[in-house]
Amino acid sequence: MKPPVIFIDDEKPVRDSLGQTLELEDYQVQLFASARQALSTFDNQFPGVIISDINMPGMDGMTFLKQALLIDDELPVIMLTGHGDISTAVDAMRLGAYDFLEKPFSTEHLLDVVKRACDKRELVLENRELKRELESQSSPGPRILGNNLAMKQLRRRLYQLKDHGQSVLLQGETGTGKRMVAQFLHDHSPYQHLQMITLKCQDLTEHQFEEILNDQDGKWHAATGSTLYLENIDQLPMAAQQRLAMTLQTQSIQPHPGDQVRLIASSERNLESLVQQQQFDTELFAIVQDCILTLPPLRTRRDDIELIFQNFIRTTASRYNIEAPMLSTEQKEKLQDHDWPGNVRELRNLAERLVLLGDQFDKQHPLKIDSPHPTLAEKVHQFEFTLLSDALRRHHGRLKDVQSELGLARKTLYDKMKKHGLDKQDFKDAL
Ligand SMILES: Nc1ncnc2c1ncn2[C@@H]1O[C@H](COP(=O)(O)OP(=O)(O)OP(=O)(O)O)[C@@H](O)[C@H]1O
Repeated sequence: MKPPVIFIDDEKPVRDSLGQTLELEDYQVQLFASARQALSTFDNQFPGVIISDINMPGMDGMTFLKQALLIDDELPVIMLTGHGDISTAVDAMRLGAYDFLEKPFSTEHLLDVVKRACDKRELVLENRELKRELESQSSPGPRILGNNLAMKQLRRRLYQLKDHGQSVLLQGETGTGKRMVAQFLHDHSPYQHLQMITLKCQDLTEHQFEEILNDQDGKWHAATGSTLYLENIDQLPMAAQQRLAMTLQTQSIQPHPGDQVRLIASSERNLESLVQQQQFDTELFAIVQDCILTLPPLRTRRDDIELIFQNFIRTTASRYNIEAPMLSTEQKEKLQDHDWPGNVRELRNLAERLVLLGDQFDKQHPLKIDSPHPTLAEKVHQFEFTLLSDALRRHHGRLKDVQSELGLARKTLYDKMKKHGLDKQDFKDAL
């Protein structure tokens, strides 16, 4: 299927015949009798071409051209001019029309102009995409990795949103990058020089939430003029949800464009369904539902797994000044076969372990996967493991040095190494 073509002409026979010609060539044709009607059907992402007659009742072609170019000044608009009406054609070109067709025109000429216009549009959109990608790669803060179409669309959407004060709801499973996206929006906002304030709703009782709202020196007030990230908003107790909705409606902290606070909320569960099950406050949902972004689980974008994994390997290796290990075919297959319930967080943890353990990784942890919701104890275990293996590697397995660096008694170090299945011999030749 070729790109869409919008054709505007008030005369039905002309519309039908030109529509047919283009359809026969496989274009997706949308026909309009009035320019005003057509105006509301495209935006600056429109991937096709617009053809408009000049003389029409209501909004004429020239006015339409001006309005269309306000939506996107690189839209290819082809104008149909009357026979010999060169001055109008010149005016249209001056205003920014892509080309003009003088009636009557041959089918061949029409198709040639439309094809060139489509090619140009494709190039324009491709260049914009590349520019956005480049900007996102060189911008501050963590990079949002992934070449999967859903991730590209997400980055595009974030670029559209970054300068607005509009509230955003991020929905997605654990570890899909909700917090990272919130930080990205903050780092690219007009309030990037301030700190993003986070309220972890899962940790708050109704009473604690009330205290935060009332504390003049607390987080709630510090968020004025910055971004307020409400993590796991679905886990806020119902009474606190209602209190939050009321406060947002009445206080100076308002999640609307132009106001001072940018409200970003996250939820692992679908808030709309929770509202239907009466497990989430309707008023609060109405406030945060301005813009909902869904972060896809990793298992639905398997083409990104290896790319993101290799990236984590490179960054971890350079952080610890270790040579990045090469992945075996078997390891790559295992990465693809796993379902990644902990999503990108799980992938990152695994990459870090692979870099720190080197060759031992497969023997000790044959792509053993973390639990999707690590408990505090599991996180501490992981952290301890990372510290120990890093120290062992740097000291080439010399326990005395590791002991003194980590301030551990000999027996404690032995016990901990045993618990983590670490052997000093494996670190002797470490780089
Ligand atoms: N697309 C991505 N590119 C690079 N890093 C990512 C991506 N998605 C997630 N991460 C990384 O994965 C880890 C988990 O991400 P994050 O904390 O943002 O997830 P989350 O959805 O907020 O998780 P939770 O709901 O459990 O709090 C972070 O280290 C983050 O930087």
